[in-house]
Amino acid sequence: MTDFALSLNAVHRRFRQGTNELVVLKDAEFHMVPGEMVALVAPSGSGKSTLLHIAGLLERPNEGDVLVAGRSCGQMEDKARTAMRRASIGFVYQFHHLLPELSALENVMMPQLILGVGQKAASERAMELLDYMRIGPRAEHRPGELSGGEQQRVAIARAVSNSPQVLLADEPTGNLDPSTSDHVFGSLKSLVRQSGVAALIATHNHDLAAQMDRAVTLDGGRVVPLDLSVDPAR
Ligand SMILES: Nc1ncnc2c1ncn2[C@@H]1O[C@H](COP(=O)(O)OP(=O)(O)OP(=O)(O)O)[C@@H](O)[C@H]1O
Repeated sequence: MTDFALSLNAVHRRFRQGTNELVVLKDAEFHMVPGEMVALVAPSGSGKSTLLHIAGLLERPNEGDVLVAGRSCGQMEDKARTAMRRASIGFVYQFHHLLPELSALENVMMPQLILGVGQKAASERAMELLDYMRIGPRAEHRPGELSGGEQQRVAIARAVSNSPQVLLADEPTGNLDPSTSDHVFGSLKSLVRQSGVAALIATHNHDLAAQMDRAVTLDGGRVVPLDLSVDPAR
């Protein structure tokens, strides 16, 4: 049997909107193997954030299960789910969400310190990642002193600092100009390859999506393959 980094099994997610019930995910099945990079390309309102929140153990499905590194998380109680999320999942958002009063290095150390890693080991790991993302020389700078591309590099380094099995990103380069976006995406891609994390990346950028291993979309609440070469929006 394949060891999946992430599995969504028959996931349903419904929201109550007034007297109506909105079904956002319906029998959604999705699996990723370690080291895989998958683009999530879907129209606004189709459920991308909902899918990322459920995959990231931030929200529970109404039905179905989410397995991270083979461990069933659907029925986990909140404390165990939070611990699982901190240890096994990394998040990158469109806006970096770095802590403004901390340096780049301290921001990247933070998830490790929360997990109980010692200062020295956390600092060495953070520095290694900042070097890998080619911003080592900016390690002591605060986010406000960094460019948009540099801030996203720090956010990516922070997301993988705990060596998660799953990396979830929502428009990680959506706030950057095209050239910076290409450079940051290139670094993200090599980091995914080098670390073996499974990365699910929501993007509206078809050129970036085409550089990933495969693309999926949401159709009537299901996760289905997307063939970018025949996508009419291209
Ligand atoms: N907590 C909630 N309560 C009620 N409805 C919700 C809730 N969260 C999301 N929805 C609805 O579910 C649908 C999917 O939302 P979601 O945010 O997942 O879409 P999306 O594809 O990420 O959109 P966008 O690209 O615009 O962020 C939307 O119609 C939204 O209004």
